[in-house]
Amino acid sequence: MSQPQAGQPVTRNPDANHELSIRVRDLSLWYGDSQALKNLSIDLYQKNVTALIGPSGCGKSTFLRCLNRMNDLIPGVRIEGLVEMDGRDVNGRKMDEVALRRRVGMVFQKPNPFPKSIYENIAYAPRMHDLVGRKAEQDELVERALRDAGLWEEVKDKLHQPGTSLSGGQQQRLCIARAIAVQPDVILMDEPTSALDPISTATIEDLMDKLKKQFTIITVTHNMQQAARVADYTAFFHLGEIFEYNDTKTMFSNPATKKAEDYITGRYG
Ligand SMILES: Nc1ncnc2c1ncn2[C@@H]1O[C@H](COP(=O)(O)OP(=O)(O)OP(=O)(O)O)[C@@H](O)[C@H]1O
Repeated sequence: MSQPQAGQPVTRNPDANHELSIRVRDLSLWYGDSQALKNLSIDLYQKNVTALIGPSGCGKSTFLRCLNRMNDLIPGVRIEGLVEMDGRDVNGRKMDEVALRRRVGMVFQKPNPFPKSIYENIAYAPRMHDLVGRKAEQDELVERALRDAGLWEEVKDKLHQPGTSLSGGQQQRLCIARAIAVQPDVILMDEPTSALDPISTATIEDLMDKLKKQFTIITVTHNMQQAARVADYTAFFHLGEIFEYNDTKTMFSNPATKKAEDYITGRYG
């Protein structure tokens, strides 16, 4: 590929040997008259971590919410384009919202456990989706989700205490356990560690590395070291466009655009 001019976007998909998870084509989104996403096209790969990076207000969270149709809840939003999972257009409302949100879980910036016990935080959604029946099955699932989220040893003796009684980092792992309990294909994470201390952040980063063996993870982060540590692929957003997309190693060692380079090295102004 020839080197682009300064400022020119490079939006091709990176060469990848991975199965496709989500295919996005010509996705645009308007909040009223203001266009927040401009013709985005991207392939997101299964069982990898993809980081979405870029300056504040460039559309990362808006894009993330397009992947589980959370933008539908916002009044005045108009969306065009294709968001396809397993050959089905998610954005075209061909997939039931409840079914979609089971397959695409979300973890937010601020841990948000339900005002319920630790146990119920995990067991509630699988029960609603009829994934578990008997109490023994629920117990097993709660333990498995908490183990997978690296929280079991810390909470096994207090499962009936409120989720909100845990520390911030533990609450975030509880939210991850809740997300994985319904066995989604994809987990969306919107700045999952930005409210956490460095030790809790490192724990969640290790967890992401383990969880990608089972799930596709797409995470928004402002932390470039984190993107470099945890992500297999990185997409650089700029003014509502995906400006550059590549495997993380290449993106960080040899970015194709000056804008991505400036952003990654902290010179973006
Ligand atoms: N609910 C909303 N209503 C109207 N405009 C919105 C809404 N949410 C986001 N926007 C606008 O859409 C644009 C993209 O915002 P978005 O939050 O997706 O960016 P971001 O890259 O995630 O930013 P940050 O890194 O600061 O979280 C911004 O101009 C923002 O003001």
